[in-house]
Amino acid sequence: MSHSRSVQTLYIPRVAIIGLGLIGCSWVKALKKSKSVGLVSGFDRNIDSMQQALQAGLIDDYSLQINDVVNDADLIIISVPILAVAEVLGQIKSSISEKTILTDVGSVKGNISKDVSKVLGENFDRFVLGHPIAGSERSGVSAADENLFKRHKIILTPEQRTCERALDLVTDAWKITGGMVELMSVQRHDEVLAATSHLPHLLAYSLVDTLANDHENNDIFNYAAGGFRDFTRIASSSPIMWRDIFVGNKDEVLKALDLFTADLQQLRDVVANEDKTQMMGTFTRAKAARDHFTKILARRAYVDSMTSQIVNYVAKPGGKLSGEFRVPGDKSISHRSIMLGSLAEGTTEITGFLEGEDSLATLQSFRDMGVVIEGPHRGRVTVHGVGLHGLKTPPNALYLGNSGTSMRLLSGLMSAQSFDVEMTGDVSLSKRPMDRVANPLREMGAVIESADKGRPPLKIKGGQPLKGIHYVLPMASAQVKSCLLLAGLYAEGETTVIEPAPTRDHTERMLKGFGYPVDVDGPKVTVRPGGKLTATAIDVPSDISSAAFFMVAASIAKDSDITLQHVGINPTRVGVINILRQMGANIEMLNESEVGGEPVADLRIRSAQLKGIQIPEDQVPLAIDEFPAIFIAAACAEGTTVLTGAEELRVKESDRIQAMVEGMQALGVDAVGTEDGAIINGFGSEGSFNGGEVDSVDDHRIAMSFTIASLRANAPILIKDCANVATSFPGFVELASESGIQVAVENA
Ligand SMILES: O=C(O)C1=C[C@@H](OP(=O)(O)O)[C@@H](O)[C@H](O)C1
Ligand SMILES: C=C(OP(=O)(O)O)C(=O)O
Repeated sequence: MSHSRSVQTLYIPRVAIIGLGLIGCSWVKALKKSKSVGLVSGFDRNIDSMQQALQAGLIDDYSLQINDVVNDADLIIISVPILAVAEVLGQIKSSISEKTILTDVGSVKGNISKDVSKVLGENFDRFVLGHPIAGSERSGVSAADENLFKRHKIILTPEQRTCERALDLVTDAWKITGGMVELMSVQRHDEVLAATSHLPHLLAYSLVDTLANDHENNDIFNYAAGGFRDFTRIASSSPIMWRDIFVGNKDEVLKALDLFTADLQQLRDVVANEDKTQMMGTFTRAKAARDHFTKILARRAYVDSMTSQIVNYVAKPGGKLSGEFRVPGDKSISHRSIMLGSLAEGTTEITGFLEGEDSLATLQSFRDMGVVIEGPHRGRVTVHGVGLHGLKTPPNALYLGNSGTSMRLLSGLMSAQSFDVEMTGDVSLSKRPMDRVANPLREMGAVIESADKGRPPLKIKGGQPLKGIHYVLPMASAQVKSCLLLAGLYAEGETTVIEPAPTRDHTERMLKGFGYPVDVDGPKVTVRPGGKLTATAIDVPSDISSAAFFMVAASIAKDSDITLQHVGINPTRVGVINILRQMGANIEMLNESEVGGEPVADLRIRSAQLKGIQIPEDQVPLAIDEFPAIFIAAACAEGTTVLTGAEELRVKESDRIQAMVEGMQALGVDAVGTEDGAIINGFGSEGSFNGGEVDSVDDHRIAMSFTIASLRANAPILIKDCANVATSFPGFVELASESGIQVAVENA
């Protein structure tokens, strides 16, 4: 939980600081710099530190008598080693007045809470337990740095007894430093910090001590390189401080240490047995987690719209496209390659894998279920399949980010496993309907709990026998079809799905590619249990859904001529080509071939004057993700374009009808939304979009669509909230810029 009070004009007349170490001194330095404090009095057991702090201007006075310092203070900051807090409280107790608020900065909260109760009383309501997650192996007055807390988390652990006035003051005093205040319970704080901070310090001390004591290893420090340096930097931290932390948080530290010791013992066995697959399992899982953490630190991670950085695009008007290039791998095929590769027997090599957040969420889920997956590295992924019955219980809920495909396809698979699973997602995914998969799965015997109105999170109970189903899909959805087929691999008897209109058939094709029999008979697809998947090689073609933005861009921007290489042109995906061609687009298919059961071609697109059309309804499921881009084409067309039968657009990452119509209206286009589509009156060859601001509503395809609109705009377009483009099209801005679209990222 974050604490979102805004800092008003903070002024604290008298501050007392007890313990002149790095953290306390850095805090008062920041407070002084911002002129939020009057007089700062300091106390330390070491007189040199007090003199040094006075000279440095960090404190205005000091005393050898601790009570002189705290007398009449509005805020007392206790910044001493954890086990010294009780003694300090005992000494200053009689000088604490009614107005005085106290806080501390220690790395353990439980034992300080107990000290406060013991010394100041159970009901003392003006002590705010705090812990800034910042620091360095350097210590003392001279290391004080007013920027130490900038963009760092500051955890406050208020208790029931803590009064609001105290919490507000301490919160504001931290916010002044540029720190980000978060609230947490005492227990949770101690548990989390035991794992993320206390255990690594213990290990660093222990490793250096072991190596330093090893006489065989005398040369260790002479030859120690980056690994030793990086791993052991924190062994230079203050021994007293850390001694106290391990005593203060003993129980939680021991829990974390026991867990680690058991895992380390296991890893020892793995090394002793030269078990290369298990080694790759541990190392690739750890690498993925560390890389993700690096991205979080650099604020480049797309976690969800609440926590990731706000990214806006600014697209300048005009430009034309040229060149020959390749857009990233197909998202639908990338998801399925991980799923089927994991369930196969043997090792599946994937090339062209989409390194977007959606397909990475699927990849991470299978890692969480014990599958060893190497990569991705430049689109290469190696999946060490565990067979249809080899998945293991994941340690936590599977987090599927923004990805509807992951959650819906996994629902089918998870319903048939022996273990319980919970699946969660970001804000957008948490609003999307899951009943469409949960209901037919329940008919098959699955036990699934969802949140209100069938929304995520989904809790799926393990160990439920499934029976086959004969299911007529109420909507044209490849996700629902695929979900049921995957469940059908485990269900007793036949599972048949009948679709109302053709939808993407990657699941059927890929199952066959892995040697699993699938009967396709017109709109009817049937699978039976008892087969097995055999590992294979998968070459993922470029995603036609990503290519669509460039198809429209090159069509609407005068004098453009581009070639998009190796694009998947599966007949169940080519709606966008059919629709654009019907509107007059000049799209040529070159070098047609087939890779791993999927047809591909290079697409050459040259500018053309488009005309409005009534979009044939049979093309709608074949172009379902491309409508945001097609809407931009329609706005540039001569005449009216009418879309019907596309109500599914309202339940994608956003309500795409509303988002596109509102955005186009904001840019001066004559467009209206209807229940199941839109009517767009194109401005034709002489017209243009106005410049202005549009909201992508955190939907990747809306963001990219308005980016290409700039090619035909008369002023810049600011597109808000575009971080989500990373879900399907990493590197979009770079590729768009190279091709001639004048777009740049602006971090808000
Ligand atoms: O099966 C798939 O990979 C997908 C199917 C489509 O969803 P629906 O099945 O909901 O139409 C599509 O919109 C989505 O981007 C990917
Ligand atoms: C609808 C989409 O994806 P998903 O359903 O997997 O979130 C999409 O990528 O446009």
